[in-house]
Amino acid sequence: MTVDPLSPALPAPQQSSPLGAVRLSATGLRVRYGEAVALDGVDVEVRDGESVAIMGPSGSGKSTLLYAMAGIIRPAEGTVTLRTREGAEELGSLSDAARSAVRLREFGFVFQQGMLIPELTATENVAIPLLLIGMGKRAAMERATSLLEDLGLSGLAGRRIGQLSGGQAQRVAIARARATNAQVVCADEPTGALDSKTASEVLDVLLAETTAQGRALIIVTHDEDVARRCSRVVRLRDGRVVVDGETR
Ligand SMILES: Nc1ncnc2c1ncn2[C@@H]1O[C@H](COP(=O)(O)OP(=O)(O)OP(=O)(O)O)[C@@H](O)[C@H]1O
Repeated sequence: MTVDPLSPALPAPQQSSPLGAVRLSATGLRVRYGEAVALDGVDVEVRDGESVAIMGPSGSGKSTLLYAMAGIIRPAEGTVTLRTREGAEELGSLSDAARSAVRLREFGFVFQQGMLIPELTATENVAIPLLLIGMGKRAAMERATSLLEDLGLSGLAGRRIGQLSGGQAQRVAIARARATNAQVVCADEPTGALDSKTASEVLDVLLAETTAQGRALIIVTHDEDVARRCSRVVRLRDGRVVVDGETR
């Protein structure tokens, strides 16, 4: 049987909360870099349709938490459990290859500077994750073109990344993060390099492309305006959660 790489996630299990079902759950996370303790027993849960801002002073462990929840960093202790199309996966128990495969299908990423490939066009950048999950080139380019259209970028699809403004490049990064229908989008300071008006517009697009469609968004930010527009804020200090609360 051929598995459609873009088949929708299974319906969420029944649960009584008005929020979506738990998509990602981190429990007792400890991460060390040598002697330095970056995360010191962190529990965080993220539900479908939720936007969770991770805040805290520089060095408090925000990026480390994001990367541990996305399976990029393997914690020394604790578990990260993701509900996938195939059932619950504990990311730490997977081989590196299996973890990469899960990451590719289940997570989208938006970084501060986009992390796009400057030599490639906008369409080619968006097509990359699709090619990596095995889609044919023609279908990948067609889907990338349609995603860029959805984000109002059709006129720029053939431009190389270096020919785009910062806000346009971040929209391309959002289209790329959406390409595989990933149910969790992880963003590390996605508006950090933008002026406030462009930042607000990029955040509009990011929320519209994720939580408005039932996906989960985890966003590391120093910007209180960004955090206010998320549904929940987790504040870290010295690798520990000091606040975890809804914003409205
Ligand atoms: N690769 C690494 N090697 C050694 N120490 C690291 C490494 N990455 C992070 N750290 C340390 O781990 C701690 C948490 O870092 P992290 O980048 O997660 O914090 P942050 O809150 O995202 O910081 P910032 O807001 O400055 O980006 C810091 O003390 C940092 O110096």
